[in-house]
Amino acid sequence: MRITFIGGGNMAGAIIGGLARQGGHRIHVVEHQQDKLDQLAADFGASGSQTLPENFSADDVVVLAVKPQQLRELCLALAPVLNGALVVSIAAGIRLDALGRWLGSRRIVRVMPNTPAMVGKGVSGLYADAAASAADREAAETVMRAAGLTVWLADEAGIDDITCVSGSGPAYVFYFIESMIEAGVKAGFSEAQARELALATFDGAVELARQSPLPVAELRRNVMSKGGTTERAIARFEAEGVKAAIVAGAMDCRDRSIEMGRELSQE
Ligand SMILES: NC(=O)C1=CN([C@@H]2O[C@H](COP(=O)(O)OP(=O)(O)OC[C@H]3O[C@@H](n4cnc5c(N)ncnc54)[C@H](O)[C@@H]3O)[C@@H](O)[C@H]2O)C=CC1
Ligand SMILES: O=C(O)[C@@H]1CCC=N1
Repeated sequence: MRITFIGGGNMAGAIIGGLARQGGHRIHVVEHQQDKLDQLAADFGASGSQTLPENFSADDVVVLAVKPQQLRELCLALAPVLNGALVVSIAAGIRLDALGRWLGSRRIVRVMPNTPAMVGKGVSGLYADAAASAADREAAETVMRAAGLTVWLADEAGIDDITCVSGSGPAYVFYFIESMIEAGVKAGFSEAQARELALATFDGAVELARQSPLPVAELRRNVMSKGGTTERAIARFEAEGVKAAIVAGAMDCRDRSIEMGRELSQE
C-alpha cells in the first residue's frame, strides 16, 4: 500500500514507526521542515518532500497529520490533486462534514491514534464516513493495526470520547510516572534509579491487571494492608481529590475536542 503522510510531526512519526516495524509499505511524507524529513528518512526509510505531489490516485491512502488549526488550508490545497484517494484524518475535533466540504470528497476515515503507536502498542479509534467503502475501512484499519489496537466507534462523537481516554491518555500516564520519579528522587534515589523503579512498577502493575481476573480496585486494595503504608498514601490521594481531578480533567479534554470541532469546522 502507498501511504502518504501530510505533516511529519510527533503523531505521524509514531505511526510511521509502527508501519516501518511491520514492513511492506511504501511511505512518503510531505513536511515543510526538512530536518523532520531527514530524520524520518534516517529512522524509517520514508521518502519525503516539502510540497504536495502533483497528483494522487484512487489507490493512494493520504493521512492528514497536521495540527487541527492547519487542516482547512491543507485540505483546500489538497482538493485539486486528490483524485479520489482515500483520506485518513487523525486531527482531533475536525468533523467529517467540514473535511468533506474542504476536500470535495467524502472518502474519509477519521482516526484518533496515540503516540505508543511508535512501539506498536498504540490504540486507535476509527470512524468512517458513510461514503467510505468496506475496502476503504479495511485499508484504514490495516494502516492503524501496524500501530497497535484498533477500535471501530459507533458514531462520530465516539472520536471525542476516545480522545479523552486513549488519545490524550498517554500524557496522563506520563504525568503519573513523572510524579513517581519525583517521589523517588525525594526519597533519596538517583533520577536514573527512580525512573527505572517507576517504569518497572508501572509495567508490573499493568501486566498484573491484564492477567488477573480481579477488578483493578481490588488489586489496589490488595496492596493496602490495614494500618499500613499504602493506606496512608491512598488516603492522601483521596483527601486531595486526585482521582476526581483525573476524571474531571479527562472530561475537560473531551469537551475541548467537541469545542475544537465547533470552532474549526465552521468555514
Ligand atoms: N500528538 C499526539 O499525541 C496526537 C495527535 N493527534 C493529532 O495529530 C495531528 C498532528 O499532531 P502532532 O503530530 O502532535 O503535531 P506536530 O506539530 O508535531 O506535527 C505537525 C506537522 O505538520 C507540519 N505541517 C503543517 N502544515 C503542513 C502542510 N501544509 N504541509 C506539510 N506539513 C505541514 C508541521 O511542520 C509539523 O511538523 C493533530 O491534528 C493532532 O490533533 C491525534 C492523536 C494523538
Ligand atoms: O492534545 C491534542 O490536541 C492531541 C489530540 C490527542 C492527543 N493530542
